[in-house]
Amino acid sequence: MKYLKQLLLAYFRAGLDDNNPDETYRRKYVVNLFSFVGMSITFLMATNAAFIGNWLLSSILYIASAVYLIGFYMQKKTSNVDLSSNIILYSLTALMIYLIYSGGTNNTGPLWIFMVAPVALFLHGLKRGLVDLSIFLIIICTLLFFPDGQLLATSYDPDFKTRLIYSFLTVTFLSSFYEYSREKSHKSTLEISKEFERLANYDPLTKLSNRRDALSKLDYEYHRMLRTNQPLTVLLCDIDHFKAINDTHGHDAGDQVLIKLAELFKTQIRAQDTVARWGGEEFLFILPQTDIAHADTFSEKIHAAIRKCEVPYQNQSISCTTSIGMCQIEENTSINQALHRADEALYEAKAQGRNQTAPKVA
Ligand SMILES: Nc1nc2c(ncn2[C@@H]2O[C@H](COP(=O)(O)OP(=O)(O)OP(=O)(O)O)[C@@H](O)[C@H]2O)c(=O)[nH]1
Repeated sequence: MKYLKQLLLAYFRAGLDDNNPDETYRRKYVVNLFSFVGMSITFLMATNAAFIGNWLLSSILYIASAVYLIGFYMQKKTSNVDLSSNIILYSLTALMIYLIYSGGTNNTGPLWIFMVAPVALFLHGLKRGLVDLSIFLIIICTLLFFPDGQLLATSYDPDFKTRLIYSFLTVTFLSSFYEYSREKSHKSTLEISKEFERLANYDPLTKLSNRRDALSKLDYEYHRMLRTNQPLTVLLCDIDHFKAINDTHGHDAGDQVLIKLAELFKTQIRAQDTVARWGGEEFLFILPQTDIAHADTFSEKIHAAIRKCEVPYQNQSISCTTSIGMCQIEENTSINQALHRADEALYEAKAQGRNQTAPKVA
């Protein structure tokens, strides 16, 4: 029993990546589930048809059962969920069309068509699923209602045919409603999780990356530097006498200065660089493919831009300067050591009179 349970679990979870439970993950799960259900049911029906001597039906059902297994294996081996879902859905629709045409065992074949609605919608989503179902409906209505049943190998009571279509439409409507609600709630869950991610990684005042996001970007660049041997430099930039700006003009004015500088910094960096709010009135620049000499040139560009920058606040104009500490990260320097050295260099720049960068690069 335990072995059977493990076998079933392994079947349903084949090809699934637990670290990425997205929409593809769900579709793969549905492919595994439907291939298992389809394969088992058609296998039982095929064996039943063989017992009563309906060899044609039995062979078709055994083939259908094998096709569901192939659909499952394609998903497991190639991870191509589109191909597997097409194999499963279209072989199921073809089988249902045959069951309507032939009547299956004792004319009960059409009763299986209700499966098509949830399978089409779960595998192909609302829009494409409804297109598939409309085509299926047109085909079966043509078969069922063609004058004198000329397209059928069996005959059905007229009431049975109309009720079959009505009940199929009802199941389609209910399954569509379910799929619509599921897609809607999936979309809003995605939006909420994106918003949480944004809030967790961005500073609300300056809209820059926060310390947490900066650290993860720095970690990424650090490993890229180790792999490519390209230089990587970090800069810690602190607004000079920021407390005086707050004390003289008020906290809101201080906030405006931070916002304006963040905007200015964003215009000065290259696409691959990062500027983040490291804390309070401190910013961190991460400059990949940049050695300390080029970082020094960059810092001079920042000093010059800030000197020119005036922050308008209540008919006044606030200007400021910054001090910058740099550190080029070497192979044997850890991220923490590099940040500590940049912090020490910043302290040095402050001690030497502010509005400058340390260490001095000749
Ligand atoms: N308006 C505003 N002020 C902030 C914010 N975060 C930190 N501060 C202020 O930044 C000031 C930092 O002051 P200090 O650490 O003394 O540094 P400083 O006045 O810039 O002096 P030096 O760094 O030595 O040039 C403090 O008054 C903090 O309250 C913020 O988000 N908004």
